[in-house]
Amino acid sequence: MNVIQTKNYQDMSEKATQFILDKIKSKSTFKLGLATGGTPVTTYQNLIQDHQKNHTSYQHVTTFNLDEYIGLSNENPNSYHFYMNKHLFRHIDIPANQTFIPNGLATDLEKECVDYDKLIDEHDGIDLQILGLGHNGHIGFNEPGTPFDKQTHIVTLAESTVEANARFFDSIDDVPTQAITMGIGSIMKSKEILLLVSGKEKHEALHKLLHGDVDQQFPASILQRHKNVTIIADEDAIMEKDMMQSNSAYR
Ligand SMILES: O=P(O)(O)OC[C@H]1O[C@](O)(CO)[C@@H](O)[C@@H]1O
Repeated sequence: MNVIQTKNYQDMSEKATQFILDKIKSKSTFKLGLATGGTPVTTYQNLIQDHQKNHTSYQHVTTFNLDEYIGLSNENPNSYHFYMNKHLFRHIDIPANQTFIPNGLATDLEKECVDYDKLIDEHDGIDLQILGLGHNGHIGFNEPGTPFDKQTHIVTLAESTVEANARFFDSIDDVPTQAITMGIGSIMKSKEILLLVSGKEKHEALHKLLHGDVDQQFPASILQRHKNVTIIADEDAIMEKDMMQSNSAYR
């Protein structure tokens, strides 16, 4: 894993923006996997600014989001459909029919999961998957204990995840308890992965990911087995001892 350390969240977001732009510009068609949550918000803002200033086009880009809550409509401000429109899609020139997010309101949710994986396969897979890191090591909404070979599936969120995400809702009781998420098996099929990590509250999780065993109880640990992972993390997220122990490139 290539680890890039940055001074702070802003710097992490700038490095991530440049990383994503370089990749997008390197191919005539590009499949980008997107994450939600707090971590990538400034990266998305930077992409918008770049689009406005440098006119970087997204006409050749197709996106696949990692996950969506079950039971929230696209117009609900806490749905990931709403999040993506607000934070990225409506500000860039990506065609609406090239942005895909699991439908948490599908009448047949099991079929929705199967169809989502099929759709990704039909597009010949994801070129670059952006990920955030949950406190308990979740990636997407794959909670501890999720089998590593799982494809897109329905999950019941861990209490700690509901608590962590309650900050986006009026009350913790409003946080849905279920979601559709790309599985770890689906995520691992991505040709390249970019993991963004920021903040002291993530440093234990990042330390475990960098130095712990590959263990289903810590979903992100599977990234150790992927051939092409870059982690961009700020100083708060990387412990001093991680910097000493790791052979990775710190910039
Ligand atoms: O970026 P945050 O808000 O810390 O969240 C980390 C991860 O947790 C999730 O929000 C799911 O709980 C993911 O979407 C995200 O990648």
